[in-house]
Amino acid sequence: VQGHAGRLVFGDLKGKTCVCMQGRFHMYEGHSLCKTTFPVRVFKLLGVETLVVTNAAGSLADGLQIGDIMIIKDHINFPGLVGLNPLTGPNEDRFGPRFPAMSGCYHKGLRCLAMEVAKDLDVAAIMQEGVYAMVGGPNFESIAEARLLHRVGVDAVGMSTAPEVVVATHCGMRVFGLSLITNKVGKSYEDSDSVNHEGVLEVGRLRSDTVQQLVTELIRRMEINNNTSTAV
Ligand SMILES: O=P(O)(O)O[C@@H]1C[C@H](O)[C@@H](CO)O1
Ligand code: HPA
Repeated sequence: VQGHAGRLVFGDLKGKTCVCMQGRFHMYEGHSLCKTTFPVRVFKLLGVETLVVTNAAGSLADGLQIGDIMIIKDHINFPGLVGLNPLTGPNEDRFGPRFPAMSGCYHKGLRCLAMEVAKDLDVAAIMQEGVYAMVGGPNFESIAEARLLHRVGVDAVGMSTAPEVVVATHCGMRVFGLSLITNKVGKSYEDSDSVNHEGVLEVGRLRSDTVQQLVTELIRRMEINNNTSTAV
């Protein structure tokens, strides 16, 4: 998508072998879910053990402000709930089981470690845990949709991430996720502010150093088995 570099970068980060996707495929660009999640399966075959996902998201929770960083504790995969799931079709048994569990798919130990890292980097004040929801996009939410999402317990909404996490969990990877809050999602008919992609990218640029420091330090402190790597 415009504004994403679209590069795969391989390297060593603080002594850990990593592969980094600078950008991703989105369902709203017309890609199949099989294609949007294809890199995750490639990573699995490369020996990746841990997937770190980041995204831009709009906040529905009153306590999440623009520029805050939400550690994803769980997700609602709206496309998945209506059958748009990357695992649809014959199961690939060599990757994982037909009916994978999704409870606990955002690794608790890594979430706790991230909060410790945030405290040590003095950014804990802008970090909290919450529930991310994926919607199909590409339009941003109407007021009535925003109210619906808020009522069902969504803290932040975006247009990606859940399919990649489903595929990573299916094949037994550990997952850690962060949402950068780039805008507030209007829930009142009196609100005049409206969100746009340029604003989303701008907040991304403003917080990119902080997100980079958090992820780098998290990876440095992460326990891993020998001969495995991390995908970001
Ligand atoms: O790829 P992510 O989910 O981080 O990007 C979000 C969703 C849309 O692609 C875009 C909207 O501005 O930001
Ligand atoms: N809604 C959906 N996706 C988003 C938003 C939003 O408000 N902000 C960034 N990605």
